[in-house]
Amino acid sequence: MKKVVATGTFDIIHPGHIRYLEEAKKLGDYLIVIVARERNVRHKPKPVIPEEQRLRVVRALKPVDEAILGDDEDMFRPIERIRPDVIALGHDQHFDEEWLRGELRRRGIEAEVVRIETKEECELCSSARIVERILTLAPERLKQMRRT
Ligand SMILES: Cc1cc2nc3c(=O)[nH]c(=O)nc-3n(C[C@H](O)[C@H](O)[C@H](O)COP(=O)(O)O)c2cc1C
Ligand SMILES: Nc1ncnc2c1ncn2[C@@H]1O[C@H](COP(=O)(O)OP(=O)(O)OP(=O)(O)O)[C@@H](O)[C@H]1O
Repeated sequence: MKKVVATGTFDIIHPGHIRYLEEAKKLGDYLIVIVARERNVRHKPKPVIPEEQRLRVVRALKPVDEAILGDDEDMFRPIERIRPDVIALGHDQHFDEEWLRGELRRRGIEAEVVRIETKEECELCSSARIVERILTLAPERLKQMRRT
């Protein structure tokens, strides 16, 4: 059985996430998703949704066979336990593939690193853009809610 690992924050789920996970699943037979811990999301604003809730939603998505919360401190700890055949990086994930391959080699993990170049193009195919949209609509929505 070929095990594939996919990773991400998955704050507010959108079709871009679904596309990434579908493409990742095609690389093997069993898809395990590592959901980023809140304290490790430092490269962008903190997620809106708590980590346990993000995990629960990701776990329910069709391409996903298993989902776990990542390690709090060492991103290689879950990988050492899972021993995946493939690690699928999303089109915009900030990890350098050569660095990642080197770190895996150093730890004796023989996973192939594959960059999924496919990008789902839609207006709200980004958690950050969904948050921006909500904030833009918020003043009008609040007025409406107070009227009803
Ligand atoms: C191979 C690999 C393993 C990872 N393991 C963890 C982990 O154990 N804990 C964690 O908080 N984040 C982990 N991450 C990072 C996140 O899941 C996520 O990919 C990263 O924060 C980039 O987030 P974004 O794609 O949502 O912007 C891992 C990433 C990779 C590529
Ligand atoms: N539109 C998209 N098309 C394909 N893959 C995507 C798309 N959006 C996100 N992904 C992939 O989904 C995984 C998780 O992404 P992440 O949780 O950072 O979502 P995001 O919507 O890009 O977040 P944000 O907009 O807040 O940066 C990453 O591997 C990322 O490359």
